[in-house]
Amino acid sequence: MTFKTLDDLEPGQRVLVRLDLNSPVEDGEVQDNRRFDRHAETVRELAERGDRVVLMAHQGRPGGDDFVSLDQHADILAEHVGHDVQFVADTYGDEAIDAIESLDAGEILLLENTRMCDEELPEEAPEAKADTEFVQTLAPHFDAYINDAYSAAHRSHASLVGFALALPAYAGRVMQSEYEANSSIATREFDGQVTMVVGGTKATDVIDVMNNLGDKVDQFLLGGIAGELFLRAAGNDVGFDLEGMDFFDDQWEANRETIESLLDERGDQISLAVDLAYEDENDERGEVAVSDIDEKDRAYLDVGTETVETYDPVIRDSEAVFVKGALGLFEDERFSVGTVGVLRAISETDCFSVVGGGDTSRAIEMYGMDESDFGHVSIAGGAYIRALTGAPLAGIEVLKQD
Ligand SMILES: Nc1ncnc2c1ncn2[C@@H]1O[C@H](COP(=O)(O)OP(=O)(O)O)[C@@H](O)[C@H]1O
Ligand SMILES: O=C(OP(=O)(O)O)[C@H](O)COP(=O)(O)O
Repeated sequence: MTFKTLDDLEPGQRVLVRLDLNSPVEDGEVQDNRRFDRHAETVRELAERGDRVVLMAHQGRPGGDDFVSLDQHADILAEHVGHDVQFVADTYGDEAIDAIESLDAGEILLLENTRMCDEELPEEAPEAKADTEFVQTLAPHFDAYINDAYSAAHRSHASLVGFALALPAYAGRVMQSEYEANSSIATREFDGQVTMVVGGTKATDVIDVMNNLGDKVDQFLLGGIAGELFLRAAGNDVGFDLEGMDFFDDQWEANRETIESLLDERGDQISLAVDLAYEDENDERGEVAVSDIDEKDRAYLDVGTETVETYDPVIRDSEAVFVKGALGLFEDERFSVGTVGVLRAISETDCFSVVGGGDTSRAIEMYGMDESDFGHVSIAGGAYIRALTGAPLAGIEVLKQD
């Protein structure tokens, strides 16, 4: 581990902690999710050892419907921590400073959405962020800065990189565990086969990962939108948008050359679906062999049963399995066969496994699997993708500095 952790920090400090509580917001209501549960462990540890704990986090982006105050986040977090979390509707003004200075040992305070402070965005070099009034005003009130926001660490924003230069900086528990698991494909040598399950809707992201990881991954098992694009490149009449869809055509144009060269150069490492599932005229799941598709006239919403049967032994023979993206529209049970099939196979073997992506990891609880049967279930999306390819994350690079 190349950064300092909470083990290196004496208890009883005034700590400024960056979390990532960015959550789905439905009709103005912040939805509870894994991020609260995970960060609660770091927050509880700090409070229990007698630190004065001040938390920063962001929610949404300015202008978006989910760009809301963090008052609800404080209540949700408090439930997970099992301890009161105070909230102040200010980022670094007098109200915030008063609240910070009034904290007793073991108390927890959440500041307002960092993105409500003009200097938080845009992305700039850490030195420029450290020079902002936001950082310069808050930093003197603390002994240490702790970054636990692994899933936002790819952003060079003030609360993620600026404070690390202004204060002694440490990684929180979430930062530590996410970093270790998500970087392992780039940093670790596995004795046996390394497999990556690739699916979901963000085909451009996952194709980029495949392009970068060809030497590290032995087998890619494809599904979802990326899977259909690869089937198209392999000469099948699928992988384009029907009326009312916008999954395929833009991503095809953007990735066509990469897909073709991947198939050309690494075809034997890439497994494609042999059958696909769709909604039939009775609203039931229908399946068709890819070789029988002459013309795409319906949406394909999952890989077929035979495909799962060919992917299953590959997973069971693997030393490590990384998942990025679902193999189908698993939120609809009829189209959950591919995603649940591969996740269940992973959970039943003792391979090292990492499941990433906010949407895909939801399938674990939705279909009654136990999170403890997976090596690591990441709470990161964009940061996970970057870590898989070995790309540095701005918020982690600054923690590595002395
Ligand atoms: N064939 C498909 N058609 C429509 N949606 C799909 C299909 N395959 C996968 N999905 C969707 O992909 C989503 C996950 O993809 P994505 O957002 O890229 O991954 P994550 O958020 O897990 O990183 C799931 O919500 C699933 O419904
Ligand atoms: O939720 C987040 O990213 P993710 O959707 O890639 O997991 C992070 O909080 C970063 O948010 P941003 O993409 O608005 O900078």
